[in-house]
Amino acid sequence: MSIVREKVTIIGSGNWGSVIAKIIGNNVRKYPAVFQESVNMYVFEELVQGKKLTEIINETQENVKYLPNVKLPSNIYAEPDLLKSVKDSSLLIFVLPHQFIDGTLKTLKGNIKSDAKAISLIKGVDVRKGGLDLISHVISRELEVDTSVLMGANIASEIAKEEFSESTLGYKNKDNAELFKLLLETPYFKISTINDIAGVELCGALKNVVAIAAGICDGLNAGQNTKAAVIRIGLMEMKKFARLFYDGVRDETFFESCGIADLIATCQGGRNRKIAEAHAFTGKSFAELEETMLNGQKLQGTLTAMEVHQILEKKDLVDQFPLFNSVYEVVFKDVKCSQLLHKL
Ligand SMILES: NC(=O)C1=CN([C@@H]2O[C@H](COP(=O)(O)OP(=O)(O)OC[C@H]3O[C@@H](n4cnc5c(N)ncnc54)[C@H](O)[C@@H]3O)[C@@H](O)[C@H]2O)C=CC1
Ligand SMILES: O=C(CO)COP(=O)(O)O
Repeated sequence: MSIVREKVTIIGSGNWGSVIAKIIGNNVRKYPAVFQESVNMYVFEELVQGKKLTEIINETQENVKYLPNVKLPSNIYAEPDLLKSVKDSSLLIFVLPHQFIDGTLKTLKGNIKSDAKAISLIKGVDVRKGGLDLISHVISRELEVDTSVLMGANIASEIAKEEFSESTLGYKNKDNAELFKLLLETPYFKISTINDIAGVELCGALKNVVAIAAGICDGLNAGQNTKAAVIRIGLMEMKKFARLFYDGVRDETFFESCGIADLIATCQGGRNRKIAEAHAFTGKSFAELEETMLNGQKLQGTLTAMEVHQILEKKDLVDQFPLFNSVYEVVFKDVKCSQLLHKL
């Protein structure tokens, strides 16, 4: 009797995607009875100093653009063709900026294994149909797969150095959650599981909006009390928003790594915070700062602020979320940063 082992594909290869590739490459070797050794990583092809990024990764085992100076295990294979990357794969790890999920799913639809399972590490929401949707639900619907989520206080550069951190895996199917936990957990990257996909995923998406407010505080040289107040108000808006749109979001989810811990980490050390601080200092647009300061990495908080605003406006609820609304106005309506605190 042949034993079928899981074949893994990582869809995405940015800063976090590359760190996850390092973890997965090592873990599949730890559990050879469960996982196939060779792991594909879909890479959105681009030229780096005149050479294809996939060729550089496959020759040097390093993603020189998005995770320089970190070696990826030799069983990670960078593949520029999305369909080839998922061929025969039974475990799909989605780790792209959320603005690219739509095109990715259009290509994958009807082209994955019928028994595949997915997990989304993407921090964002979907509003294309006019209402609020979770990225994990969009993946499940489009590809007809069970989709778990993994969110947490997980600044990629720190986990690349194997500094201790935690993460939260939200699931509907317990067996699939256990399989993904086996694939993703390490002694320095501890995963807890909770049956609350909406709570976990909305924490991951919404904390990026709060991080922009925190960065504005830093750029305004506001004190620690002020920043703490902004984070607290942000947490309350995250909870209210999640509860408004999804029944069954659990209180304890906000005390997991995906909740309060990610909020603290991102408000201290994330890219959304950094760009918002630079905006408050310089007055340059978020789009310009993202382009000039992040070397191809993408912000999720600006787009999420717009998407959240769209949804709240539709429901006539903007006034009930002063922090989310103020962030939207600073990013997209040229409202001065100093106004943010006056509106809370
Ligand atoms: N970086 C971090 O510390 C963490 C990131 N995340 C989340 O993981 C997700 C992915 O973020 P990162 O890996 O950090 O990416 P990143 O922001 O570092 O890199 C951007 C990625 O987008 C790709 N890309 C550019 N244009 C594209 C297109 N048209 N189609 C497909 N891909 C395209 C680039 O090749 C690159 O891989 C995001 O939702 C983010 O919020 C979650 C936890 C930690
Ligand atoms: O999600 C993150 C850490 O958990 C990273 O946040 P940024 O995208 O703001 O860097």
